[in-house]
Amino acid sequence: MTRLSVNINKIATLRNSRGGNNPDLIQVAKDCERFGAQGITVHPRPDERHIRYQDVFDLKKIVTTEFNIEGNCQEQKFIDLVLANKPEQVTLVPDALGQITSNHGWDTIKYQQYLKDIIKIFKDAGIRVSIFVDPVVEMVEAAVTTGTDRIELYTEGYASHYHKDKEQAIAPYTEAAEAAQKVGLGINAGHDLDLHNLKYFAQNIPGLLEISIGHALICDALYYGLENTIQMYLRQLA
Ligand SMILES: CC(=O)[C@@H](O)[C@H](O)COP(=O)(O)O
Ligand SMILES: NCC(=O)COP(=O)(O)O
Repeated sequence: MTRLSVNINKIATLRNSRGGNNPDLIQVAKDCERFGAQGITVHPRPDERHIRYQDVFDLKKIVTTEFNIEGNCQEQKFIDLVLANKPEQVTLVPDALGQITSNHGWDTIKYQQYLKDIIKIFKDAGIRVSIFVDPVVEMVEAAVTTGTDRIELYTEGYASHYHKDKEQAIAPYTEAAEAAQKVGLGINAGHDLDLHNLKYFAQNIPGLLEISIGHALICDALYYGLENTIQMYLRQLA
């Protein structure tokens, strides 16, 4: 069954907005796992707009499922943070500094040698590596020689077209997943998945190991409550 990793970036956004510790990020992470989350994902960005570097150290002490740290490995501070905390997984995302959110995957052909070198650092430390890629067969195929364990399919393109034409929206993702399976890459996915589009996505992606969801899930929790929301997302994957 596909694992649900809850991204708690937006809990940190709310916490930081008033400068205190409410909501308590650590308690929310513990509760997410108690409510059924099969992983906790965070994306510390250089401006620490939500997840702070110290949060990662604090979360490492309490996460009992799978800890997934996402971020831009072109920042030495990010590399040092990951090596110091040794999460189950690191997901490498090619964000530029000023981006409002992640909006593209790696060019695994252009950055082939760079990715090979950086991935080796994390794998030598015993950390599973996933790299963020667009649903493009050539990018998936070139990912395998970087040494990565998995790819994470960037699903904004699927989510933004789902309501218009779901068959058309899913097609490149199914093709990319089949290509990944052929070359022995594990498949994760994430970005803008929600209660409307998740089930169809999971049904059409062979070998999907993990999805990480944050923004929509936290927004849904404002209406349905966090425990109920996590259960609703898990039911989409059953
Ligand atoms: C890599 C990805 O698509 C998301 O996990 C990203 O981490 C979301 O970041 P924000 O929560 O800062 O939008
Ligand atoms: N890797 C995707 C993730 O962790 C959460 O993305 P989103 O659900 O906040 O868009």
